[in-house]
Amino acid sequence: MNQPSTRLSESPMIDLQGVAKQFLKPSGEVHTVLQNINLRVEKGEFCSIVGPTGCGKSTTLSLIAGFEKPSYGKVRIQGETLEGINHQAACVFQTENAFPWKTVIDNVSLGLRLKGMIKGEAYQEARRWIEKVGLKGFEGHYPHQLSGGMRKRVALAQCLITQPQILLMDESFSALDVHTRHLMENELLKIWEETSASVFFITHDLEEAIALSDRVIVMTAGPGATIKGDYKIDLERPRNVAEIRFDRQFAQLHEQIWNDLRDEVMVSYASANHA
Ligand SMILES: Nc1ncnc2c1ncn2[C@@H]1O[C@H](COP(=O)(O)OP(=O)(O)OP(=O)(O)O)[C@@H](O)[C@H]1O
Repeated sequence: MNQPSTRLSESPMIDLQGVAKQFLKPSGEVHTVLQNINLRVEKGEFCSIVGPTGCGKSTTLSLIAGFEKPSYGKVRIQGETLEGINHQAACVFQTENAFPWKTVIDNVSLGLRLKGMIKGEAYQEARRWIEKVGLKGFEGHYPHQLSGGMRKRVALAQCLITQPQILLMDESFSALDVHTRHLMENELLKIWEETSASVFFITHDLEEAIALSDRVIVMTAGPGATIKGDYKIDLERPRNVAEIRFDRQFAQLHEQIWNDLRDEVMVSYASANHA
């Protein structure tokens, strides 16, 4: 395994220690999805995770979010064992986050309203975030009146307005066309650089993972998936995600990580075809 020289603090933002996750099949048989996952994500670190389809990336995210409990091991958030939902985290999924019957400003301000903030103040803060994600002028629009990229911007503003310490993103941009995707990736980096949030980003796209991240984690094929490689991405920041792909160091990193990932994709493909 490649061991990056990440800065180690006393209490990382996310710390998975010897984590395994098992589900019971309808037959009563135990299905081990994840085993022996040891993963630290530091405060302010952008960490992506790649691996063959079905290996357990979303399950790992669910464990960090507190949607699922580990069968073995511990999930610690800033040194505290996670019990229940992780209130430090916000999630952006591939599917829509916004309520279709609410306007942009009502969707974006919702998190603050649920925390008890009065409407006027929540709206003021929402306007600031709507502008930050490039949607000024669209406050009164409904989600169906926006493009897919604009709805992603709403989703980001909805999450970031609550100033989460952890941003969990599951293939958040995969449904977008390539140009909108690059725009959104650059926006995300710009906003992330202004915050100290740790990002845990799931993607199938290794180029996207390298372009965005400080670290790329490669998972093995399941069942019983674990971490195979942990790569430090020390490309300069700020980055332009569309242009950094032409960097020589980018190509070297891509080759190195792909060598690791390809074998797992082949294992997963072979087992799917023999199932
Ligand atoms: N609640 C659940 N009950 C039973 N099995 C589950 C549950 N959640 C996930 N699994 C199983 O865990 C395995 C990993 O699924 P998961 O969605 O985490 O993988 P993934 O790597 O995110 O997949 P993909 O790349 O296709 O999105 C799959 O075999 C899935 O069927």
